[in-house]
Amino acid sequence: MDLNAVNSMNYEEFVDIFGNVVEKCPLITGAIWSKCPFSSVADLEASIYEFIDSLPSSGKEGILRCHPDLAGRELMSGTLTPESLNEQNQAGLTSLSQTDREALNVLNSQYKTKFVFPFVICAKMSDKSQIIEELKSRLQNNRDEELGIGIAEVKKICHLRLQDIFLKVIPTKL
Ligand SMILES: NC(=O)NC1=NC(=O)NC1=O
Repeated sequence: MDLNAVNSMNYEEFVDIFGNVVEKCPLITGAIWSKCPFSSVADLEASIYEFIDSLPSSGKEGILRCHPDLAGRELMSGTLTPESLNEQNQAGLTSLSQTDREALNVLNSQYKTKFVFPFVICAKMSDKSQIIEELKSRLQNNRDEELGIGIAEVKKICHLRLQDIFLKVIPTKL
């Protein structure tokens, strides 16, 4: 994927390709298409971050609420998006022991009860033991802190998903 190709996309093509760089939030992608042409991948990424940062707290909470739990019901029911499945798999969350999965579920429930949005972390930059430790310590934070941290993690996930798209080798027809 190169930038010239991106800058010549209509909004349908753009949303098709980039619609899930923020989990289940294609609205963001549809909105920032209007900023085309992008001078670089970093410029595209900055447009996404600007849009997210411009949202009121309710909008940011909404973004977090679109994220599946780690090792949660979507993983168990096979309904994770391909990107989330890849990320959760890389963090070792698809092969948890029953004990670890239950511990994570209890912590996730405690977190959601306290903050009324899910615990979000960039799973690819973590592993299952770090995630459990992070979840335990972030549970002690207040809501504003966690909203900020959660959105920062969403941006890390977005960054890695953009990298995957731009670095994806399109097999050339031999
Ligand atoms: N609740 C979450 O943090 N979910 C996720 N983090 C990722 O990196 N991928 C997810 O699905």
